[in-house]
Amino acid sequence: MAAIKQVLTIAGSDSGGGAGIQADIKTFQELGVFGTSAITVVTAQNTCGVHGVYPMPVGAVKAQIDAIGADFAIKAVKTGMLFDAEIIAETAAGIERHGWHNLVVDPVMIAKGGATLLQEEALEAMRTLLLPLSAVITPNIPEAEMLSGMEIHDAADRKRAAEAILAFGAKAVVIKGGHANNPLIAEDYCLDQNGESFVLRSVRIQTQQTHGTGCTFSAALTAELAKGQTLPEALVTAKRFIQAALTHQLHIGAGHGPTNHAAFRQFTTEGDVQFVQ
Ligand SMILES: Nc1ncnc2c1ncn2[C@@H]1O[C@H](COP(=O)(O)OP(=O)(O)O)[C@@H](O)[C@H]1O
Ligand SMILES: Cc1ncc(COP(=O)(O)O)c(N)n1
Repeated sequence: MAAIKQVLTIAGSDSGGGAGIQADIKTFQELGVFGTSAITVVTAQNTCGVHGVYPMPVGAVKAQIDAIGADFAIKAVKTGMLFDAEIIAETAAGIERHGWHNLVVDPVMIAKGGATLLQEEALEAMRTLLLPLSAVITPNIPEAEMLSGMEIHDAADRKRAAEAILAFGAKAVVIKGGHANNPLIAEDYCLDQNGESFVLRSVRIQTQQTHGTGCTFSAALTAELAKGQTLPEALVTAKRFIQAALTHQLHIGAGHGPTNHAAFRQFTTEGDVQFVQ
């Protein structure tokens, strides 16, 4: 029997279980890949907000990455909350040292409640150290604005920002549309180094339960790349996964509740996502 595909997430722990490492591992499990983790930061967090941020010593980040590298056949890696320039540098060095491909960078910067998840001076480290290694980077609109240094108001701005982000060396960029102000549609835009672009479109779900949408989406993308899917195929599955997770809500906590990671397995998602060239 062929071995189960193994993947790694290098990210922060969310005690509330809806985002970060916890969302990644649940998503990996749902999509049939074996998840491993290197924890960069421990957050004390629930659906109402971030109560504390406790970065790991960089030596602990390196030790986790090397323990995984010494024993597992990692087919894809994702990064989430990396918090500071030192952790970014250690993460990038580890990925290079182990020769890992299929790197999905989710450039986590600010929590839904407004807490800072990436220090401002770390932005340059992300641009110069991590983006050149990435197969795809998945910023939301505010993150794409920070990385590109441009404001995004319409589709033309979005394309220009994507081009600016690709110039840092990422092979492809997906600008996610969760923060756009279209009340009916949630649309993600993908542009790659060859100039190929497409949009993934779904109905916008009217809900407060959006904690961890970005983490879950990028974890699903990582799982599908590990299974050998092409980037467009993997993105369609990731978008269908998050659409199901947002549609079939769990109603947990008093604030921005977590999405339902099990929904993709339980409910049909056929026709939920349009691929628009
Ligand atoms: N209300 C919503 N309805 C449908 N899809 C959504 C909604 N909010 C976010 N998404 C989708 O969830 C994924 C994560 O997007 P986004 O919320 O922009 O990221 P982040 O969590 O990093 O801020 C994207 O695929 C986006 O289209
Ligand atoms: C540890 C950790 N990592 C990431 C996020 C971002 O969450 P979201 O996906 O909702 O932007 C978070 N709130 N906590």
